[in-house]
Amino acid sequence: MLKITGIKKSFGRKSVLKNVSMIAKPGQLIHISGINGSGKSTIFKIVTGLLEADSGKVELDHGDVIGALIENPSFLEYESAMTNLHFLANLNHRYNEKRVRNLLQQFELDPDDSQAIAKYSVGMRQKVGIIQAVMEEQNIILLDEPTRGIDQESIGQFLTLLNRLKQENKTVIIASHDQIDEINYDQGLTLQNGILLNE
Ligand SMILES: Nc1ncnc2c1ncn2[C@@H]1O[C@H](COP(=O)(O)OP(=O)(O)OP(=O)(O)O)[C@@H](O)[C@H]1O
Repeated sequence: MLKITGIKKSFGRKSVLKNVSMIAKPGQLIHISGINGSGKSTIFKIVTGLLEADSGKVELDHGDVIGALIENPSFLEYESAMTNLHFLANLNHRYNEKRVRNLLQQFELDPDDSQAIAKYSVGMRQKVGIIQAVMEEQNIILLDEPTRGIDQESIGQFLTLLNRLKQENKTVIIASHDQIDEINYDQGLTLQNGILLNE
């Protein structure tokens, strides 16, 4: 379980997060909406430890593993998708080739495509970014604008993945400024003036 309590974060004199609290339980699919610049990515960066909050607490259960797609995912540009995913999962000694191949195929990407990732389209890169956030059986998954650049057909593939993650009792938090109509969220939150409100 992820529990965020009273997070505050300012950049210089600009107070972005004023008092952010939320609880995300296993199996929950949560949406955080908010206009550009409201601080959605900042919340994810604090949860993953990329940024430090000025005050407040982020608590996880023992054994929780976070997966995240934040902003534009970066890759080893001259390597293939499969090599990139192998490299990333190996950092945690969690590489499972079968799972990675299945995920690529699920998004209609060819695991045996030796093409450098630099040649991938925005949508194809985004899919590889989603895959790296879930391929190590992470149980708390943070996805920042996951459908950016993804076509309608691939959104269907993404929805299938979300359903599977729910069945596996994983927690998924999606931040986006627009609503994806097909997604059935358990909880909708809006980030407004530095505070998370129930929608
Ligand atoms: N490292 C930083 N230094 C200074 N200001 C920052 C930094 N990171 C974020 N900000 C500012 O904090 C505010 C919130 O940014 P953030 O990226 O969290 O918003 P967002 O809700 O994710 O926006 P978007 O929907 O455009 O992705 C913005 O005004 C941004 O300029």
